[in-house]
Amino acid sequence: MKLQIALDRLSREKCIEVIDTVKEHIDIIEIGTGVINEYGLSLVRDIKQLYPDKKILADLKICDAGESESRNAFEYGADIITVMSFADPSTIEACVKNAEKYERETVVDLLNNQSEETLHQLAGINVTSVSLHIGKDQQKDGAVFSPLSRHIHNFDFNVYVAGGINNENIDDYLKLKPEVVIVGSGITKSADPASAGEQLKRKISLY
Ligand SMILES: O=C(CO)[C@H](O)[C@H](O)COP(=O)(O)O
Repeated sequence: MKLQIALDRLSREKCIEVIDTVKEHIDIIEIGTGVINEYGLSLVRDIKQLYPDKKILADLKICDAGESESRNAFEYGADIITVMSFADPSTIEACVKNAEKYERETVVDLLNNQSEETLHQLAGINVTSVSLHIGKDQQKDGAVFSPLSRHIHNFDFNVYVAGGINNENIDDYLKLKPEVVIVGSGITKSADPASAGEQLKRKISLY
């Protein structure tokens, strides 16, 4: 099981400061959607160069033009990209094919998706990884778990979990036995990010 830090709503300098603080505890660095919107994919390239031993996930949340969007991200050095499950299957398939071609990974983000049928469709187009993601806006309404959590282990996906995870609630998510636990604010907004990262990693490594 791996720990992924999500860098959202941070300046370029703050992203690097946070990574330096927690790098010994994390496996994957996620460059958040808003951060990429602000700084572009060149930040993905720069962070990969600074931390070559870490996997870099570019959280592009692709929903169209899958071939060019995913190719571009992989060319900039992303190890992992995200595509939305509501996208046309051809968009998702193009991202999956590029991941195979570049020997990287495409994660399908299941944000706001409650359809078990989608999981069957994703399995049918060779999707390897999915993310049970509760978005920021859904968290405000008290949402905690994706309704798809209960079906996910009927499939052979690498499972990522994300959305409001922190040291207080991580045990509930660990019961899902995900491959990757994504934590953003639970580290970046913590009074002591290094200690938060260390505690999260310790809990994860017990699984
Ligand atoms: O993809 C995201 C928002 O769209 C976040 O990266 C993800 O939800 C993790 O952040 P947090 O732990 O702060 O919820």
